[in-house]
Formats: sequence, C-alpha cells, structure tokens
Amino acid sequence: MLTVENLDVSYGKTPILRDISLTVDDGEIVGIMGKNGVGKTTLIKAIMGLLEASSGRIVFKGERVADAAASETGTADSSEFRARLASVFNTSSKSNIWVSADERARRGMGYIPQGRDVFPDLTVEENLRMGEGINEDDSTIRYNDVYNYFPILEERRTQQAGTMSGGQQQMLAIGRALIGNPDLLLLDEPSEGVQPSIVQDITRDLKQVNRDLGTTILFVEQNLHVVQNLAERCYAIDKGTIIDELGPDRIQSREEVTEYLAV
Ligand SMILES: Nc1ncnc2c1ncn2[C@@H]1O[C@H](COP(=O)(O)OP(=O)(O)OP(=O)(O)O)[C@@H](O)[C@H]1O
Repeated sequence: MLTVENLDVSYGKTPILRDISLTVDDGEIVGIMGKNGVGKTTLIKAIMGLLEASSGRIVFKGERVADAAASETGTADSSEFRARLASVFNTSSKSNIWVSADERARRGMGYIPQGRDVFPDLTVEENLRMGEGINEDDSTIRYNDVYNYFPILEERRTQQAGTMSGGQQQMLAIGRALIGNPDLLLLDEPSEGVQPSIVQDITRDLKQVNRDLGTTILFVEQNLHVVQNLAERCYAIDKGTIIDELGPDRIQSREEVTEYLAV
C-alpha cells in the first residue's frame, strides 16, 4: 500500500526528518510513535503531500507520488536548483516527481489532521459532505457506514460541529475522511484532546473500519492505549529518524512502548 524510502524533509534549511524508510502493507494497521516534537506530524504531512521531501521516495499503491533524488545538502533549496538545471539543459529530471495532496486524496489517501480541522460553523452533515467529491462512487453507502460506526453523528446531524466535544469532532473528522472512500487512512494523533473513555471507543471503531472495509491505517501517536490497542506493528521515531520497529509481542510490553513515549 505504502512505501517510504530514505525520506528527508526540511523546514527551510533546518532538517527535520532524516532517512525515513517504512512500509505499510495492504489492510495493515501501523503506528508511528514518538515523543513531542520528534517529527511525527511532519512525516504524516509529507506522506499526504502537504510538505515536500528534499530527498527520498514515497510509493503509494505501486506508483511514485514523490521522488526527490538524494542531494548533497538534503535541503529543499538544492532540489529546486536541480530542477532548474534540468529545465535549462532540457534534460528529464528523474527527481522531483511530485503528486499534490489533492491528487493523493483522489488516488485514495484519507487524512485526519492533528486537531481535526472540522469546520466549526458547519453542521455535522455539511462537514461530512465536504468529504464527497474526492471519490465519486456511491457515497450513500458510506453515509450509512459512518452513521453505523458513529451513531452520535447521525443524532447530531444538524448540530454545528464547533459545539461538539473533542471526541465527537474526532469521530466527525474520521467520518469525513471515510466518505471519500480511502484505501489508506492517515491519522495524526487521534487521541489528542479526547477524553480517555472516548479514546477507547475511537480505537475500537477504527479497528472495526479496518476489518469491515479493509481500510489500511497509518497513525502517529504518543498515547499508550492507542499504540497498544490499535497497532499491529509500530515504528518508533526520535529526532526525525526511525530508531526501532516493534512487532505485536513487543507492542504489548508496557516497558518497551513507554520508553518511546512521553509518559
Ligand atoms: N512550520 C515549521 N517551521 C519550522 N519548524 C517546524 C515547523 N513545524 C514544526 N517544526 C519543528 O519540527 C520539529 C518536528 O515537529 P512535528 O510537529 O513534526 O513533531 P511532532 O512529533 O508531531 O510533535 P507533537 O507531538 O508535538 O505534535 C519540531 O522541532 C518543530 O518545532
């Protein structure tokens, strides 16, 4: 479903992610855990196409959606320079394949940002409708699915999203992504600002979505419960680099997991 190879991402000249490689198989639920500020959001945004890589590749469903050849300095500036050189000399640059976030969404990536970004003044139903149009299949089925997983959204269909709790807004953001019929759901800290009992509900619902619809899930988290109860496999990230990969047995070890989390 997804392969990330040797990805570097910088903000201006400040390198943030270094040599990130990971894979997510079709139908898998994979977590990326790490403490505050280690680069989790940066990674998920780069996969979604909201940030450009300075080097490395991202392959989604067998097609490259980002490919920036390795550069000496590893900054975005040098890849721009390479692209300019390629155009001056009329050579085809192997680097700088870049598929926009919109197009990645059309190809099947669904993104649930940190903080959810629901439209506070729109109703629940209007927010869900924002997920349409990405994938033009029969979305009636998807609405039924969403209301089935999150009955509270059906109850509150006409309520303004901004008046709902953090957990309900998170359900709405997941529902909005599901309306687009994604093959891969990318979630940025789904537990943030959500009370613990609702975190458990959301974890259970995401597993159910994965089982019923076959949706592949990649999430970043620093919440122990979510990591242990949602991930089938997990990468640990620190200072912009992947430092460990944990299988199911190690994920169940509280000591092993907490070592990588801010608890
Ligand atoms: N727009 C930006 N410009 C410059 N530096 C940034 C920007 N956004 C984030 N950073 C820096 O990049 C690093 C990684 O940030 P990122 O948000 O990816 O971490 P994170 O692991 O998601 O953290 P958190 O758990 O707090 O959300 C941090 O040092 C942060 O200060």
